[in-house]
Amino acid sequence: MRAPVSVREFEAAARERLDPAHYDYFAGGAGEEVTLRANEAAFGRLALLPRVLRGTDKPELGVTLPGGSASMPVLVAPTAFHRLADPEGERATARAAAATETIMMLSMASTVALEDVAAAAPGARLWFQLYVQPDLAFTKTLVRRAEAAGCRALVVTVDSPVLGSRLRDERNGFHDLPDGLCCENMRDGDRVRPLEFSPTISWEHVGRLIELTSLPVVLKGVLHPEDAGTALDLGVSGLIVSNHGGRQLDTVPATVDVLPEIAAAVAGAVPVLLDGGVRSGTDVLKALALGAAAVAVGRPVVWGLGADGERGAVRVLELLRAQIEEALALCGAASVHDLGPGLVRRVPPC
Ligand SMILES: Cc1cc2nc3c(=O)[nH]c(=O)nc-3n(C[C@H](O)[C@H](O)[C@H](O)COP(=O)(O)O)c2cc1C
Ligand SMILES: O=C(O)C(=O)c1ccccc1
Repeated sequence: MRAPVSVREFEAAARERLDPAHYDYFAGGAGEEVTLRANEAAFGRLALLPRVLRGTDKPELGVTLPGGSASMPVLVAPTAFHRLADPEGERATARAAAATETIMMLSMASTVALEDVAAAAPGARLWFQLYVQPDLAFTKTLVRRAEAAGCRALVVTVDSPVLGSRLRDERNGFHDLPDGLCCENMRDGDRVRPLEFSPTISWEHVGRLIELTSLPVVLKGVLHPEDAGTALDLGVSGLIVSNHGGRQLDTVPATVDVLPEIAAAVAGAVPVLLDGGVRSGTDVLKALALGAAAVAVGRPVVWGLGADGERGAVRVLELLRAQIEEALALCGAASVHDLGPGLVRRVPPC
C-alpha cells in the first residue's frame, strides 16, 4: 500500500492494524466527546489570510523553549501505553523524536521505563510528564529518576484530579493493560504500584515541585486565564493550553479558542504551548499566530506508531514539518516567529 499522505490517512492505517478496543482507547474522548470534536472543528473555523510578495527563502522553523530547542514548533505530547501501538513502544517514539530533532514529552504512564526510553534513544530530548501521586515520597523518586535520566523539563499535568469517563472504554470493557504490559515507571521493588490520580492536588504541590527540582516546570492542562496568572506567580517556566485531547472534562472549549485569552494573560512572561486537534501544518500556523510558542501532537504520533512503528512516527512528524514549511511560504512568512493574529480570520460555520 502507498504511504499515507496526511495525518488522517495515518489514522486510517493505524486503525486497520490496532485491536479495535485499543484504537478506541487512543481515539476516544470523555463523555459525549463534544470537546474531542471541538478541538479539530475550531481549527476548521479559522482561516489563514496570507501575505504576498514578501520574497522569502527557506523558512526558519526552530524554536527555543525552557527545556531546550526543537527543530520545529511541533512537540510530541505525552500519551500513555505506546506498546499497545507498537512492540517497541516509547523506545520507538523517542527514536522518532530524536531523528526529527524535536522534544518528546514522555508520559509517566509509559509502557517502557523512562530510563530504558532514554537509553534507547540517546539523542532524544525528553521532558518527563508527571501525575503528582498521593504518595509524595514516590512522586519525588520519580522526579529524581527523570533528572538522572537526563530529562530536561518536568511537565505536570493538572487537568486530571480524577480520570475522565471514557465511554468507548466502558463499552469495550477496556480498563487494564493486557498481560505483559504495565506502567513501567510505577515499579517499586517487586511490585507495580497503581497509577493514581490525586483529587487533592493543589497549587501547593506545584510550588513544592518547583522548589524540589532545578528542571523547568511546565503546567499542562490550563484553560482559565486566572489559573495562568496563578501559575506565573508561582514561577512555572511554561504553560500548555490543553484539554487533554477532550479526554477529561467534556464540553470544555476547544484549546485554540481559549489560546488568545491565555496568551494575553501570560503576556510573553513564559512560553505558552497548545495541544488538542492539531492535524496539519496550517493548524500549527494558526496556533502560533494566536500566541503559541509551539504546539504538541498526541494522537497523530500514536497513529504513525500504530501504522508503521518508529518509521511511521518519523513520517508523521516529517509530514507536519513539510506542511509547516509550505504554509509559511504560502503565507509570506520567513519564520515561525513571524506570525501574528493578523494572519487569522474567524469564518462563519458552514
Ligand atoms: C491515548 C492518549 C493518552 C494520553 N495520555 C496522557 C498522559 O499519560 N499524560 C498526559 O498528560 N496527557 C495524556 N494525554 C493527553 C495528551 O498529552 C494531549 O493533551 C492530547 O492528546 C492532545 O490532543 P491530540 O491527541 O488531539 O493531539 C493522552 C492523550 C491520548 C490521546
Ligand atoms: O488516557 C489518558 O488520557 C491518560 O492520561 C491516562 C494516563 C494513565 C493511565 C490511564 C490514562
